[in-house]
Amino acid sequence: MKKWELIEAFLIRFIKEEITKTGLKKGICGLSGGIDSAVVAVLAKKALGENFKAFMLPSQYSSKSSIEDAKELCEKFDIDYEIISIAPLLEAYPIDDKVRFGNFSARMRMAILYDKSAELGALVIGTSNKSELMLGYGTLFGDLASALNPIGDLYKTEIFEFAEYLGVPDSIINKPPSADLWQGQSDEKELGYAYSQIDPVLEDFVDNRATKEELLKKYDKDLVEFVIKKVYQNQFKRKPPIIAKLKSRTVGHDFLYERDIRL
Ligand SMILES: Nc1ncnc2c1ncn2[C@@H]1O[C@H](COP(=O)(O)OP(=O)(O)OC[C@H]2O[C@@H]([n+]3cccc(C(=O)O)c3)[C@H](O)[C@@H]2O)[C@@H](O)[C@H]1O
Ligand SMILES: Nc1ncnc2c1ncn2[C@@H]1O[C@H](COP(=O)(O)OP(=O)(O)OP(=O)(O)O)[C@@H](O)[C@H]1O
Ligand SMILES: [Mg+2]
Repeated sequence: MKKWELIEAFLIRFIKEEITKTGLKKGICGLSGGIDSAVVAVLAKKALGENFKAFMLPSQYSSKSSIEDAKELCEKFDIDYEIISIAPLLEAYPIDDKVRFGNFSARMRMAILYDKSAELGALVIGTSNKSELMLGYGTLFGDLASALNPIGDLYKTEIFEFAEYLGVPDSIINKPPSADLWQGQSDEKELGYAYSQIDPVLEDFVDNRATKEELLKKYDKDLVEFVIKKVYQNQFKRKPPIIAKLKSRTVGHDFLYERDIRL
């Protein structure tokens, strides 16, 4: 079997098994018209069939193509979807700082997804890739929240290859990655580097356990320092909250049962 065929089969099984072992059958995710959620939606549809539903949650600042591209994907893969605007929620709590506003928007979307998960008896499927998780490029309790995440071990540059293999439409593959939280935002503009520059450093640092000295021999100094700083600075986004230890078996310290243990 070729690489992407194998990964596709593994991730379809992952989604199906992780949802059904909880006793549920359904999954949902936010569909933005971007490539990460497109890949997740295609995999989830293949895993869950009619039991998967996508939610398009535009704000007044979402780019025009976001809904059109998301709809094109749903039509191509026969994915059930619903559109709910978050504009009234954002108007009810005005924020003048764009990063805070963006994070608030991401949390409003996740509030809706968790409510929909309760209404439908579904789990929220995450869409953060490994580049975003390692850099902390996502909103805590916003887009970073989920019950399961099939693409969290794939770097952004791999997501592009995978999307092509899966047949995600070119309109989605060819647009620059963007959180789409304010007009003109793009991941690579905000981060200051392209994923094609960041991912090899991350892979060497995280997967190949290269030291800083080893990285400096291969890559630009500013890039290496940027990546290492982001990884360490954002570790909190990859961990549950720290609980003050008062007893012998404290959640997160000693009480570490796997989530799928059933009585
Ligand atoms: N050391 C620490 N330990 C525990 N918690 C810590 C902490 N430092 C800050 N915090 C908390 O975390 C908060 C900051 O984190 P957070 O609210 O996530 O916000 P922050 O990390 O400041 O910003 C999120 C970044 O991700 C980008 N983003 C967001 C959403 C989606 C996407 C996308 O690509 O789609 C990208 C966004 O444009 C922005 O650059 C602080 O306000 C504080 O409450
Ligand atoms: N307008 C939206 N409607 C529904 N969900 C959204 C919307 N905007 C963002 N999201 C959710 O937030 C996630 C994080 O956004 P992010 O931009 O990282 O991913 P993406 O849009 O799928 O891909 P890309 O990074 O290439 O733009 C999305 O994958 C999606 O689940
Ligand atoms: Mg996006």
